[in-house]
Amino acid sequence: MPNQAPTETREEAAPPHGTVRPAIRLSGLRKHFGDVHAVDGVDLDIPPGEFFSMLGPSGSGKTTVLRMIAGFELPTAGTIELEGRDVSRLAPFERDVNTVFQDYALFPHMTVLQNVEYGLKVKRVPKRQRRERALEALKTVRLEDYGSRKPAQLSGGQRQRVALARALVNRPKVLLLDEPLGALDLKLRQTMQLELKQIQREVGITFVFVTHDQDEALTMSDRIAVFNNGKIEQVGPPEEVYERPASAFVAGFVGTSNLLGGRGAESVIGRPGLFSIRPEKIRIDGELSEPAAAGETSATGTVTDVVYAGATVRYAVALDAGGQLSVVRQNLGGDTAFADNRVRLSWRDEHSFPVPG
Ligand SMILES: Nc1ncnc2c1ncn2[C@@H]1O[C@H](COP(=O)(O)OP(=O)(O)OP(=O)(O)O)[C@@H](O)[C@H]1O
Repeated sequence: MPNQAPTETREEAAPPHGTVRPAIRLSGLRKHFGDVHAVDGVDLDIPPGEFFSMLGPSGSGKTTVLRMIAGFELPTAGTIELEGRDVSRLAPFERDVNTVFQDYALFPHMTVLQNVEYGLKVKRVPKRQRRERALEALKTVRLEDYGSRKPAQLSGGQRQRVALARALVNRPKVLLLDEPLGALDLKLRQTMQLELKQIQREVGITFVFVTHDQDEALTMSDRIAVFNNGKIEQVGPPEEVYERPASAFVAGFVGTSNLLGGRGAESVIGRPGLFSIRPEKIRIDGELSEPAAAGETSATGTVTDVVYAGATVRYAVALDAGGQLSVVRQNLGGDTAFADNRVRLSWRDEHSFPVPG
């Protein structure tokens, strides 16, 4: 078998958004398992070099989409294109993608270096070349001094980085990551989030990252697709998805949001409908403080619960007009209580915006 020429991925990085052939194009993608419509009509373009996250609750279909891109599942309908080539029916090894799973699946009897080299060995890349590439991949994940260790002698985060090196060594066009940080504790997870993002920038490979953790998606991604019931509810950069959720589901799933409807909305906002307001956008003062200034909305109410969380304090407030709002205030010191629990809440008009139910 001829040696595979190394695929250069950096050359094609970053032509302006929208003018390039997408790295991945999903069109009318569906996957049904009997009666379960796991993926129910997904259309998506992911440009090259993007860090793209698929975010959603358990069972929303994101892993199934990833597995179809990888070739582990065949679509019931629709197509998958990688750089303009229809790969929908191709076997996994015929696609220029690699997958990193949550369970790292390293070979325990091999050293770190051998683990990273393994894929190249299978492809019959000559020894010197594969050693060079494996060392380079280990350097990328900052493990160049760990090549002679066995997986059991590494921490969880280090094992995860070996798994990443093992995928990067193949220089795929697209790297698929299925909850790769899921097994790590919170601190390590947060460190790895930043590292992974930095590595992605360095190598310029398109990353498609599956997670159910909204903080993780917000921290790492260039764009996020929010999944619900096999469909995408919204696609956009983190700021857009957070600041302008397209539906009540997105507002509730990405961050915490208040939804104000019914009598409360009509009376406070002056319009019927369902409105989303982020808890950190609301100011809380004593009831007798100045009413809202121009361009602000304001409502009075009674504090029903106070949760002290160290850096922040969270208040639950029952509005006099009906409805309940959660408010998060930075803990700047001082008293967290209000006289008779009576308060005035204020926020800028644009921070309460209508969402479809
Ligand atoms: N092989 C299968 N056979 C039958 N049903 C399946 C199969 N794989 C997935 N499903 C179902 O398809 C739906 C979507 O599953 P999927 O794993 O894609 O969701 P997910 O969003 O990735 O969830 P999680 O975060 O829990 O992994 C679920 O209802 C699941 O039970």
